[in-house]
Amino acid sequence: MNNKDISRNFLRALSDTIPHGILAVNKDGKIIVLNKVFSEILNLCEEEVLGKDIQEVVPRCQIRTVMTSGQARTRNLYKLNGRIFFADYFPLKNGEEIIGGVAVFEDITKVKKVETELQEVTAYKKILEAVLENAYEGIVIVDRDGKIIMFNGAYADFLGIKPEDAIGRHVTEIIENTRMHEVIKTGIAEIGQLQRIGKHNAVVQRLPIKINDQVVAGVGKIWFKDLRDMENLFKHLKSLQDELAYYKEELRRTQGGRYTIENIVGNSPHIRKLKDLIARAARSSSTVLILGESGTGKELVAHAIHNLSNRSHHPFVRINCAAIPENILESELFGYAEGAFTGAQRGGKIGKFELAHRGTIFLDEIGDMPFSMQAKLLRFLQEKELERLGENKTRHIDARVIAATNQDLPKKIKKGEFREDLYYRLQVMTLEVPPLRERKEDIPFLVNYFIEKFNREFGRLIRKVDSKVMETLLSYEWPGNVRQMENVIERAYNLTEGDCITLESLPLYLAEMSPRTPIKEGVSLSLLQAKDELEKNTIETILKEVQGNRSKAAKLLGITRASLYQKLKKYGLM
Ligand SMILES: Nc1ncnc2c1ncn2[C@@H]1O[C@H](COP(=O)(O)OP(=O)(O)OP(=O)(O)O)[C@@H](O)[C@H]1O
Repeated sequence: MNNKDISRNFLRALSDTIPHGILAVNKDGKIIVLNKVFSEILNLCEEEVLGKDIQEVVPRCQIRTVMTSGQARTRNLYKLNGRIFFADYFPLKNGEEIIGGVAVFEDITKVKKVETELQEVTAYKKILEAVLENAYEGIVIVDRDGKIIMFNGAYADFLGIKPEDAIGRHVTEIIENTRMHEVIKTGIAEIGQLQRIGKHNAVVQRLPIKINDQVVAGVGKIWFKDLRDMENLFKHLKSLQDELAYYKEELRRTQGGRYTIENIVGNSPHIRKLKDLIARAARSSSTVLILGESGTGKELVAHAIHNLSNRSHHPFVRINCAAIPENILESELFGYAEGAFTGAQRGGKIGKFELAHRGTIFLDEIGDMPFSMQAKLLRFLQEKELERLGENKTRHIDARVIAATNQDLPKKIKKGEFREDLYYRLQVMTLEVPPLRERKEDIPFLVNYFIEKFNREFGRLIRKVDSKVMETLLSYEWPGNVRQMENVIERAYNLTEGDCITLESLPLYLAEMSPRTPIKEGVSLSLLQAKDELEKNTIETILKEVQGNRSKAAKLLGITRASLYQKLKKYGLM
């Protein structure tokens, strides 16, 4: 090996120890030396590259430029095969003569990646800070040592400090009664907690932030600066819910059918008397007060009076004084003028009394009418006049008032909850709807009526109820009256597979009540049979009562003489 070869090998061995890519060219730009790192950068072996033109092997390389200018160029960015390099170019000189050039490539791909990530993180941090700053709630972020790393303006305002005074301090030094430092230790979130801060009972949330199951930070947030704010919000929500429930119920009612006197089922002396009073009430326009336990059929009676009266072609408007939220009751009843209050609809709103003009207004659950409204109602009853809220104009309204309650009004008067003058004004005519337990003879008729109704509604055909079922229904006391019974029948109806309702389909509280004396052990009584049996008994009782006077009996039974004759014939009572 000659001296020249020795020095070339030495040079190559030396350049291989350097972690950067090194490549040299002669004055013609042909590659004469490259180290291992450069071959690896080019992904070519030494033999494939040596003697080749530099531009061919490393395009966009600036060696030729520095060889022409004689000036080195460093820190140029060079991208190759998805990697990024700092490229330094130097001219090689022998005295003043340029005899070649050198390129040194340093791989900075990883550094670049870190730099890009850093830029992204900085951008995210700025976004996060902007979000925190614009948040309405007070927010604090602490690191795993409990030191505050972020603190927004809302929190700072609440505490009366500057955000920069809080940053870097331990959270316990800045926020009274905080537990953020505990949450970081326990890793357990604390949601909706009360925290005394100054004069306020704040409602707060404390969350640990975890990465790979390790707590790295904690976020504290003030939900409500004071418990009262939360209570007010809940109150507002509750009143909105009440309003919604009220309108839903109203919608259901307006879509419901119109009841007439024919829809009042039953033939007991009580019901006959009631129907008689309904007919009388329908002839006048006097105020009517309907009394009776819940579910006895008071609303049905109010409908019947209206539909039998000469107002039947005008509206029947129902208002449930107990269900309607107190804050909208007055405007619902009397209406309001445009701009009467914030949120009032344009053009104002017509009230229920006006809606019922020439028709009937039914004030259900009158016992629950707020005391403040009772005076206004009294004035309407006396003068039949009203003014919309926020308006001076007096309007004359011809609406007949029917009120109903299941409450003991005299007792409420004594307690100072109901106006005595209103009570007397209401009970021009009083109708009492008896509870079901006092007219059990109506039960088979009602059972039959409801089953037929469900047959029509559900398109099925149930014909009978087991005799034990009927007996159970007859012996129960029905605290919820007809509504409760209707619900029981509907439930049983839906549970029944065949055409006969049996004891198993009754609710447990009824089914477990063992009938004292079964009508006929184990025998099913068809609905028609049950009805016939009862009809026959009723006719016999009435005939006895009127000593056989068939005209009187027909009148009492509420049927024509002709139909009484038909029935007498049918039951062999002629
Ligand atoms: N004699 C009846 N004949 C047929 N259905 C009846 C009879 N009485 C009540 N109902 C039915 O029972 C249910 C309850 O009646 P209604 O709503 O009129 O009672 P209410 O006394 O006004 O109740 P509340 O006091 O709870 O307002 C309704 O479905 C009604 O159709």
